[in-house]
Amino acid sequence: MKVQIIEHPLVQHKLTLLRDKNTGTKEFRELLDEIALLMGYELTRNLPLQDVEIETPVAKCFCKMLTGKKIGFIPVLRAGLGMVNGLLKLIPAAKVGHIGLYRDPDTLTPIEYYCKLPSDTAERELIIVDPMLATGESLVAAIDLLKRHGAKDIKLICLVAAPEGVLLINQKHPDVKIFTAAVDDYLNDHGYIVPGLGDAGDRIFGTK
Ligand SMILES: O=P(O)(O)OC[C@H]1O[C@H](OP(=O)(O)OP(=O)(O)O)[C@H](O)[C@@H]1O
Ligand SMILES: O=c1cc[nH]c(=O)[nH]1
Ligand SMILES: [Mg+2]
Repeated sequence: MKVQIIEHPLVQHKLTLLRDKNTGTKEFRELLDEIALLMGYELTRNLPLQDVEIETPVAKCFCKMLTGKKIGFIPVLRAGLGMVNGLLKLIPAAKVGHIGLYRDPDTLTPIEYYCKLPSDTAERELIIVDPMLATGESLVAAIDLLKRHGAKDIKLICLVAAPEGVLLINQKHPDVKIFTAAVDDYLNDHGYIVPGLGDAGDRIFGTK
């Protein structure tokens, strides 16, 4: 399985609080926002830097600055929205595209209902944002869609993944690197991750 698990203690601690069924909507949202920022720190570890000359109050010197590589965050609605603000705190100038998908509860097939992407998908590093990678069908559909729009550089950030989902992404899109805070045990008969955290969208928004 090709996947990077973000083991940072703060991430793991907050994930445990998110998993707890007694964590209510307000706290769930706040924690998800914080964890997204912390995970974004790892996600952006390899952003390219350039040397620029500046002048401090003491002397001229060459220092490091980001090259300004174009980034786009692509939350998968609804649940992906819960991680976007945390990531934007790190890269405030990133563009944000949206892909609307929901899983049919009986067939678990992803149904697309919305798509709005940056016009220059081919030139951007695109980061698909969705806390849950279960069967993997929704995120395969999201990657297929981005590639149909010309995307060449895609990463995936989620919070909890099932082994089945990681394998499917690795199989169908081996070029897409997955960052997650955990790979859980298995999927139950309803396609929920076990132990997981339940339905992320429902827990973020307090609706079913
Ligand atoms: O890997 P999969 O089996 O495809 O499942 C994962 C998808 O399920 C959830 O969305 P959901 O369909 O619940 O929509 P929502 O975010 O609107 O609740 C989740 O946010 C993923 O998008
Ligand atoms: O466990 C799961 C699986 C899919 N979507 C969720 O929100 N949770
Ligand atoms: Mg849901």
